[in-house]
Order: sequence, then structure tokens, then C-alpha cells
Amino acid sequence: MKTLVVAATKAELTFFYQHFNLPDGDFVESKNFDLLISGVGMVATAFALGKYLSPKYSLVLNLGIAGSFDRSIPLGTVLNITDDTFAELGAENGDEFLTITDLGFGENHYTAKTQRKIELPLAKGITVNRVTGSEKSIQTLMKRLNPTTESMEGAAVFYASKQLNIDCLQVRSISNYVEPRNKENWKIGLAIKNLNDWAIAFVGEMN
Ligand SMILES: O=C(O)c1cccc(C(=O)CC[C@H]2O[C@@H](n3cnc4c(=O)[nH]cnc43)[C@H](O)[C@@H]2O)c1
Repeated sequence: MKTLVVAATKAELTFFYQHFNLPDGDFVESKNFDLLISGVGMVATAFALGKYLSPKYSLVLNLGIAGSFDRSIPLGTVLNITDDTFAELGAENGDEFLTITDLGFGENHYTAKTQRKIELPLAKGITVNRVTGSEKSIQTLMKRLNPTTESMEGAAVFYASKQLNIDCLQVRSISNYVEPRNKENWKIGLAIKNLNDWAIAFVGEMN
């Protein structure tokens, strides 16, 4: 059984491609794992996984960078995201937010599933269509969901894996704090390096 490694962009797995000498494609097959570049966001991720996810995989490993709501976590920290929520999926009712669960349309919260021991700090994530970038949105999300991180794909990967009852893990490296947008503050290079170091060791040990 194989692992399917999923990332939104090729840039997030630059050193992983180099280390395993992978050809330059969006879906790459190798002996012990396959690699899928889904594109950014939940829609692209769901489409890509709809095309490639199948019972031949025993583990889906979602890798990427993420924003942190918690400023005590140093940029570049690699985290095991064990819980993830579709933060915007539901309905506004005035100032109140109704989740799709409240509306009777299913689950908005998903979890990682694996027997493997992952030596990383655990964190709770949310998945958004729109990168959070105002104090008002931050306060609203903190009050409602109290997340540590946000990404644009995590919950979609958990969702697809659950549909096929395949184990899944989400490992993300913090590239920025969630704050009013200022890309100069982002440490994307550091986050990608640390993410790739972890991923190369983890996938290398599986072989
Ligand atoms: O600008 C670059 O050099 C660059 C290189 C690699 C990747 C990127 C991205 O912007 C990746 C987008 C990806 O990152 C996740 N992400 C990162 N921070 C946040 C955030 O604060 N809120 C939500 N998502 C975030 C997200 O999963 C995107 O897919 C740029």
C-alpha cells in the first residue's frame, strides 16, 4: 500500500522533489509514494483528490505552509494538525454563525487518523477560502473556533480521506502570523525548508 503526498503548490515541496529526484509533474508516481500537487484552495484540492485518491493508498499526507493565530509559536515551526474545520461553511444569521452541522447538512469538523507516532507538536486548524487579514475577522474566528493555524486545503484533504476511509495526516510549517496582510513579514523560505526536512525524513523512514 502506498502513501499519497498532497501539497497545494510545487514550491512548498521544492527540496522534497530534489531529494527524491522526482520529475517535474503535478502527479508523480514513485515506488513507495505518489505525489499530488492539488492547486491552492478547497475546490482545487477536492477536484484533484476526486481524480487521484483511491483505496490503493493507505495514508494521505497533506503537507504545506500555514498561518498561525498564536504568536508564541516561532515562524518555521512544523506542526501536526490533528483537527480541522471548514470555517466559512454555513450561514450567517445576523451576527450569529450557523455551521452546516447546525443547518442539518453534515459535518464541518474533521480529524487526522493514523496509528503512526508523529513527533511534532499538535495543533487545531481551520480551512478558509479567504486568508484572514483583518482584526475583526481574527477576533470573530478566535471567539467561535479558537484555532491555532489556518490553511486553504487542510479540511478538504481530511474530508476526502474520510470518504474513502483512508488514514490521513496534515503537517504544516508556519510561514506567517494571521494578521492584516503584510507579505514582508512572511518567512516562506524558512517554513518550506523546515517542512521539507521533516517530510524527507518521515517519507524516507517509511521506505
Ligand atoms: O510567495 C511565495 O514564494 C510562495 C511560495 C510557496 C507558497 C506560497 C503560498 O502562498 C502558498 C499558499 C498556501 O499557503 C497556505 N497558507 C499560508 N499562510 C496562510 C494563511 O495565513 N492563511 C491561509 N492559508 C495560508 C495555504 O494553504 C495556501 O495554499 C507562496
